[in-house]
Amino acid sequence: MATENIVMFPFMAQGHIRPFLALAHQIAARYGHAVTLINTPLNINKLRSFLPPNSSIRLLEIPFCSSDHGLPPNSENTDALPYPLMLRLLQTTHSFKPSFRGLISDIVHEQGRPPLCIIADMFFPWTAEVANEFGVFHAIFNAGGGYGMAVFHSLWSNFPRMRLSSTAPDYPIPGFPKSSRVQVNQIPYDLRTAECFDSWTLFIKKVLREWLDSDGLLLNTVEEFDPIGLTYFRQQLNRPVWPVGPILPIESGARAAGQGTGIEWSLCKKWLDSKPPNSVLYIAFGSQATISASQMMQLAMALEASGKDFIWVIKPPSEDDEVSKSNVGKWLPTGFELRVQSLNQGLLVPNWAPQVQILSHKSASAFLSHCGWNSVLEALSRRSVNGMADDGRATFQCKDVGRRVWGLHLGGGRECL
Ligand SMILES: O=c1ccn([C@@H]2O[C@H](COP(=O)(O)OP(=O)(O)O[C@H]3O[C@H](CO)[C@@H](O)[C@H](O)[C@H]3O)[C@@H](O)[C@H]2O)c(=O)[nH]1
Repeated sequence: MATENIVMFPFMAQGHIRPFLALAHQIAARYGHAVTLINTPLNINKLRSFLPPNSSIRLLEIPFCSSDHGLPPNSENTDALPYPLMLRLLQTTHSFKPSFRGLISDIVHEQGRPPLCIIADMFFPWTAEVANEFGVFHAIFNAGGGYGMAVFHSLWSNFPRMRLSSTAPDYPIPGFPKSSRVQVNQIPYDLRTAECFDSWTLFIKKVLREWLDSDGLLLNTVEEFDPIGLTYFRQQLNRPVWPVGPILPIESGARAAGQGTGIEWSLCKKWLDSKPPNSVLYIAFGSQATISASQMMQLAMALEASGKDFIWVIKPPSEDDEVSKSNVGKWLPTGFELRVQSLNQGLLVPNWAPQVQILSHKSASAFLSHCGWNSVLEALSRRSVNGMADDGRATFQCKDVGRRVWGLHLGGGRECL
């Protein structure tokens, strides 16, 4: 039987492309299907330089020129954009529809039949219309976990019916079991500050409504781990919901999406090797989120006062839009970098660290994270590989970085939302 083709289309962000690529590898390796991964030219170029020449994953460019949409030149990935421009990037993706239709049509002509399935990003439910035109099964792959995504879906879908008062400390979560409540300070900043007709609200509500056009939902989670979120989606969407996780980054995952690393792994490893087992705190807030300059200052002071060893991935603070710079000294207490270096207490890594390798090292002890789901899964899987998951110490702190607070508080072994 001829090989079936599966088309995948992630949003242009590391936190989306990386799990899509990992899922593509699993599909190709387990089921022998051919996978075509679509993205914009710069992202495809980066992926091409990473994938081996004999890779079973075919890369296909969808035309895109960021400056045509009022974005800075060459801004094809959220890692090249200040956060306030993310919505504009998201909005421009709707203009992909004719080109996407053209690409699917080319595939049909080339192969003499339609692809078996189109797996699209949570932000691209409009691809379902194209899939429908070609009679192709369509699924959304959300790289998040069930519970967190269900909270996100419920709160945005029920807003503004669910008005937030400034006095109530918490609210029931619509569609969840009665005992599930969300505290006001756990509600994402974008939602807490949203007006009924602001652009974010309109965009997110439209996207979530369009999820109903898809034939199914894939989540990067496992049934036993995530029953509440999975049940929520099965009830709300009334279509198949598959927990396909854990989808973990493929080897050399730190560079899987072509992200340049701020430090060579060999240097990082040498530094970690010099530390006792279970002693180093790793701090990173994923591929998009940043904290404010004042939070950076306070974190730096606390780290210094604690005397604990740490690796900190430093990105420009949220109010600084100079994303290309990695001027770490600018947002930290005077002399901080020099002091922690001379005491060998800390390793400051600009922009991007080899996270999976760091989490796998025996000296890594704790992870201060924004609880992006990839980070949660990577930490969980690496800790259990090392046999250190039961040591009783906090692996995560759920940290409100002003943007996303859904996630799990794994230190206490219970969910924080
Ligand atoms: O210095 C760094 C920083 C990140 N990473 C990797 O980048 C990914 C980051 O993913 P994640 O931890 O999930 O954070 P985000 O990049 O913020 O991911 C987005 O996508 C996730 C999955 O949909 C959501 O859970 C998050 O909330 C959303 O912000 C992980 O694979 C990390 O290993 C590195 O390798 N080095």
